[in-house]
Amino acid sequence: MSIQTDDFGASAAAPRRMVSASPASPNEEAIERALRPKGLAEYVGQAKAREQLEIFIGAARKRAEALDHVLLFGPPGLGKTTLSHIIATELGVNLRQTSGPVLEKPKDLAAILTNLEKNDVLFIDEIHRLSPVVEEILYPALEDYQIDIMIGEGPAARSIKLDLQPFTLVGATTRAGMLTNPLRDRFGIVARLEFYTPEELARIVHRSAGLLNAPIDAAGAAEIARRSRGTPRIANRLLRRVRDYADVKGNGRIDKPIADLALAMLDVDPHGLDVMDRKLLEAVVHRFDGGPVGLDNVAAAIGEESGTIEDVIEPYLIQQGYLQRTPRGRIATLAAYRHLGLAPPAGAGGDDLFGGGTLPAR
Ligand SMILES: Nc1ncnc2c1ncn2[C@@H]1O[C@H](COP(=O)(O)OP(=O)(O)OP(=O)(O)O)[C@@H](O)[C@H]1O
Ligand SMILES: [Mg+2]
Repeated sequence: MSIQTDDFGASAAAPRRMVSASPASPNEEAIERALRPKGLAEYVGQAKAREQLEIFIGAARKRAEALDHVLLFGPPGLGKTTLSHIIATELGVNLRQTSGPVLEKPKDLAAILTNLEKNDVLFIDEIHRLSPVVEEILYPALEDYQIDIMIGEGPAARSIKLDLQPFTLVGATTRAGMLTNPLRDRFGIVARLEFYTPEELARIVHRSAGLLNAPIDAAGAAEIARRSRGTPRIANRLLRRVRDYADVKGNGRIDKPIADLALAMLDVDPHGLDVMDRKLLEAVVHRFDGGPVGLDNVAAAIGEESGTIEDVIEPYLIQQGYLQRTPRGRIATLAAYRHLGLAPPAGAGGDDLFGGGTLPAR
């Protein structure tokens, strides 16, 4: 199996938060690669996605066919790239990796597609950022393993059909809502990745600590897990920072007291919320009377891009019940007031709102 990687500049603009879910640096990306589980059995959590994939991968292998196209979506750092590599490994095929913004022209994609071998996996990260002309090329490729390419220019130009080897597209996105319908419809397998439970994250922390040769006890791992915003990337990052702290301030061993001290120093609160999370909740509560408030107003108030708020900050706050997304805007819940140590005003976004439809609203 070989892995080819195209230029991957897109995640570089990520904000530098301790619990930011995006890789902070090329160095961190290298460490992430080292910590990445290699097979489905090692991939912790995501029971639903894993079970589906196990069955479909098994069937494709048995018939020596290409796996159906797979769409992976969910917030950053939950394991989409990891899973795409695992899919190729489990299928026993090559992985070719690229991303939406890197594919500028139809010929960029055509060059990749015509080089795929039978049943290979093509991983397109940030697939919601494909340009429309490139997406056009992809449709017949996905459907009939064919592409139409233009030869020549002007009046002499003509289009020819090229046959491709059967292949599997694995697309990843943090924003499934931004995919065009025709593209979304071409994925036979759609897996939504969920935030991890503290128990699952503790298993990931233990495994990573083992790979990093960092001694850790159960309570230390549990503490890091609890404060990782449900996200393996953050768990691994906090683990490395806590290890540094343990090496310098302690005897190298990571236990709960050391983890507590290190995480407090890093400004990660006991619920795993960081400065940006608290800033957002505080803005909704103090500047907009608890909401409802539109995304753009929140963005302006905290000086953050609305896309980052929607993809990175909000999903966890919503999942944890601090924030509600309603058709009229964002609302701070009772839990948010409690978290900020405030008494909720009468009639504030209460518990009756939980479980209500969370419609995307801008
Ligand atoms: N299920 C898992 N089990 C163990 N470790 C995991 C799991 N999922 C992710 N990780 C770890 O978290 C890190 C980040 O995962 P990954 O890069 O796959 O996230 P992603 O969803 O592709 O993020 P992005 O949206 O930023 O591209 C990986 O390096 C890996 O070590
Ligand atoms: Mg990724």
